[in-house]
Amino acid sequence: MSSPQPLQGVTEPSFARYREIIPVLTDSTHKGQGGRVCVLGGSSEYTGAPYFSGMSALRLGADLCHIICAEDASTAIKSYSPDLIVHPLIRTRTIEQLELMTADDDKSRAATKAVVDKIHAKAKDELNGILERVHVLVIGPGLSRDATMQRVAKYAIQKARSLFMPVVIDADGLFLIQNEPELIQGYSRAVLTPNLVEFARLCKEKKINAEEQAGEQPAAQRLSHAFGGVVVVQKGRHDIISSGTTVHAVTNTGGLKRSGGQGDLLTGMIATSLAWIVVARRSNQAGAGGEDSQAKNHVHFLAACYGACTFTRRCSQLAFEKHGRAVQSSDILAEIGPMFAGYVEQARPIAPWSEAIYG
Ligand SMILES: NC(=O)C1=CN([C@@H]2O[C@H](COP(=O)(O)OP(=O)(O)OC[C@H]3O[C@@H](n4cnc5c(N)ncnc54)[C@H](O)[C@@H]3O)[C@@H](O)[C@H]2O)[C@@H](O)CC1
Ligand SMILES: Nc1ncnc2c1ncn2[C@@H]1O[C@H](COP(=O)(O)OP(=O)(O)OP(=O)(O)O)[C@@H](O)[C@H]1O
Ligand SMILES: [Mg+2]
Repeated sequence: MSSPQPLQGVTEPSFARYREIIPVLTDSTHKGQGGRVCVLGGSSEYTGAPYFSGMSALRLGADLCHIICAEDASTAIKSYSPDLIVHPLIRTRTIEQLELMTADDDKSRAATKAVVDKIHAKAKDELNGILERVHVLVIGPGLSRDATMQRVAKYAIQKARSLFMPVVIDADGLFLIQNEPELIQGYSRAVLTPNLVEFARLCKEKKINAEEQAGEQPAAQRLSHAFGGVVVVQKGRHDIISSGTTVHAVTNTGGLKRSGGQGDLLTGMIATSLAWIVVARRSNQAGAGGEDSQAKNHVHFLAACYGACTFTRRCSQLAFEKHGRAVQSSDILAEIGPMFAGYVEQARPIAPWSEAIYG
């Protein structure tokens, strides 16, 4: 393999920071202290993506995971796992059928619009109730570009922002951001996790050259700047994480099979890691010393993304060693528990933590 393109200004992350956010399990912890996560996604086409996201959140250590999805995706997602709490509150099919049945006159259209607005109002109420109970929101796995799904996703981002909740945005959630960047502009608790194609689209929207140029800041850093300091996790051969001021690279070896769903697994692990920060902050025990500064919050946010990227790649490597070409994302999911337990118990970094320096 050829050596990576040198990047300017990439610093070595402190893995000790990730250790600070891992909650200690005791016999007095109660349900929820391990994190409550919500994933908004899952449409008639894509039911696997929200499952992978939600289950990786649970496997890393979250106590509860709510999935908010299209009505016709919910039975499939529920059948994959009884551990997920699935809310079929996005009525895409009902709305589609109503619109198809509407006669082509103003009165009928107005009547249908009134019913559709009622459906949306009810969904909003239910969504508010769920978001007020969780620590982190993931938007996008299997969301699709359906207008109703995108509309609900937009509302959820606005609601999460009003609650100062961390939001992880991936896949079709990034399509929404590409079209309406102001939704997250300047929101430092937003984490964007684009793959190669999604990254290029976001850069295009912000008029950034996605290619790395000698002497320039890494593209992920420029994109983060352009969004006013959101966290960008640019996935690829190496994952590049930036919040505008800092840049980290995750370089540990992954599996060689690029089966669909690995990005979804990453979103769940970022979500749980961020949920731990929220739980710790709320109980005023954040990391070493319980210091509640914005700077420390920021460092922990980056550490959360760094740890989750490293875990995803490590689990992918472990599953690939067992299954080779046949490996699927469900095999990678199964590695999270053993990987994390081994890592915590042995209290040693997964090699090569410190290999994160470019140039
Ligand atoms: N089992 C499932 O239900 C899965 C559903 N998924 C969902 O599928 C929807 C569409 O996601 P996509 O990622 O396909 O959409 P994209 O629009 O990101 O990708 C479009 C095209 O780009 C290609 N591409 C992606 N990454 C690339 C790379 N690194 N290098 C070169 N080409 C690359 C893909 O093969 C695809 O043909 C999303 O809602 C997503 O969440 C995926 O997450 C995969 C798993
Ligand atoms: N060339 C590569 N070498 C090693 N790891 C990679 C490579 N490309 C991606 N990954 C890893 O795979 C994971 C998912 O990244 P990927 O680019 O496949 O996301 P995605 O396309 O959004 O996935 P999904 O199929 O879930 O939508 C990340 O953790 C990333 O580090
Ligand atoms: Mg993806």
